[in-house]
Amino acid sequence: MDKIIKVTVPVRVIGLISGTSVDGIDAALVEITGSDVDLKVSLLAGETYPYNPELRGKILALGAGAAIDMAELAALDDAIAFAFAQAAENIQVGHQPATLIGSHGQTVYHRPAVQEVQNVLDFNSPHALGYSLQLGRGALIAHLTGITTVSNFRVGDINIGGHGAPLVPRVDAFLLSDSLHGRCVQNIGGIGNVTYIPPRSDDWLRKIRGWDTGPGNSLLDLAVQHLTNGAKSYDENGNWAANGVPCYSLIEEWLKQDYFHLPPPKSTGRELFGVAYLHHCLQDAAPYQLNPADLLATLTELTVASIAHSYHTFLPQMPQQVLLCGGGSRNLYLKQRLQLLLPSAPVLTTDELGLNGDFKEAIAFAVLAHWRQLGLPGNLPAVTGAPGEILLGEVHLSRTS
Ligand SMILES: Nc1ncnc2c1ncn2[C@@H]1O[C@H](COP(=O)(O)OP(=O)(O)OP(=O)(O)O)[C@@H](O)[C@H]1O
Ligand SMILES: CC(=O)N[C@H]1[C@@H]2OC[C@@H](O2)[C@@H](O)[C@@H]1O[C@H](C)C(=O)O
Repeated sequence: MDKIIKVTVPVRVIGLISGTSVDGIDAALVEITGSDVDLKVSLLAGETYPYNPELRGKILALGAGAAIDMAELAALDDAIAFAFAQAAENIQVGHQPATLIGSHGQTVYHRPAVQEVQNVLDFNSPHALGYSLQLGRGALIAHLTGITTVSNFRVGDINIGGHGAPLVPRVDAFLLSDSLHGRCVQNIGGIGNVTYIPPRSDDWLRKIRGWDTGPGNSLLDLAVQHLTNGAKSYDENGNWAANGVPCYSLIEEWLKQDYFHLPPPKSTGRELFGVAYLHHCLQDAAPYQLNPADLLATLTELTVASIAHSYHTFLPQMPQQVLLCGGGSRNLYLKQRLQLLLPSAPVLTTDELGLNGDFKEAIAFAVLAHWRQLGLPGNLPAVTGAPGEILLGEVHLSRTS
């Protein structure tokens, strides 16, 4: 890093995100000191505020391709911003107020960048620039809370040719690097994504890698909903899958999917690993007559096998530790299976190193907002595929600023 900015006065920032599982808004109230190599974050409060079922239903339907008109889109954007603003208000109760909000919003559509640059405008050919849409506009959050809000973090990186995802790796690097151990920080949300952090040395920042590994819990959650007719939304602790046996012929077949062989930089979403994908999996599985537990064990194995395969294929060297975070880190069966596939690296959680894995993404967007205000970049070009570092986020001043 050429640019070192010393921040000695602690700043109080709120980070907000709802991820691809669309389960609710993760809010983190943090106190930040330092900027990058001296960055320190303490979590004062963390809470998940579930969406009301009607709003969640609309978001999931939109993500799955439902048609809505522009007025409905605008109303949905504002309803999400309203829920995010309420989360920001609630998380501050009993604490000194925050001076800044970093809000990721709710991803409803993500189209990864295509590597070959097309200079000709042709609506039938692949688009060079990616496209990523997060709802919950920052302007309304700033207006409702009276707090300056940074939002729309992905677009800056996308505009210069990057994927705009994943963005957490740069924050992971400054919060979880180690002088001795090479680490993989593996998020298992709806989608899985990894940050590889080599041992800290002179040019460690340039050696960091990261990408979306593929499905995290998305297919598992959809399968549980399918198998229980909607009565359950996920396999708690992986207990159901733990009673099954993975079908390796299916795993082998499914791992042939192009995404798993695409070299990084790469990003994905529920557009690929969503309802239609699960239906293909169910069709493929039909001849094997798997019982529900076997099906869940097989889908769990797809998640862990795709993670392990991507480490073996794309990392410059295998990590000495794997640090899990996100809801999937609570799936004990999944964790056990991943450990079996990565025998040389203990599979731990970020919590075991003092960083709350449930709120790490929310914390990251608080840090990214802080960097935006300091004029520091938020992306890592080797991770997003952008040609350079860039400031991330649009700043919305509050009515009182
Ligand atoms: N106790 C548990 N046992 C098993 N799985 C769990 C448990 N708790 C949470 N999960 C899984 O974690 C998911 C939510 O994870 P998380 O909140 O990290 O996802 P997200 O942030 O929405 O996704 P992404 O990181 O892709 O944006 C749930 O849908 C469920 O599948
Ligand atoms: C477009 C989008 O919302 N992507 C998410 C998603 O959820 C996990 C993975 O896919 C990651 O790429 C990203 O989120 C985290 C917060 C990130 O940008 O690092």
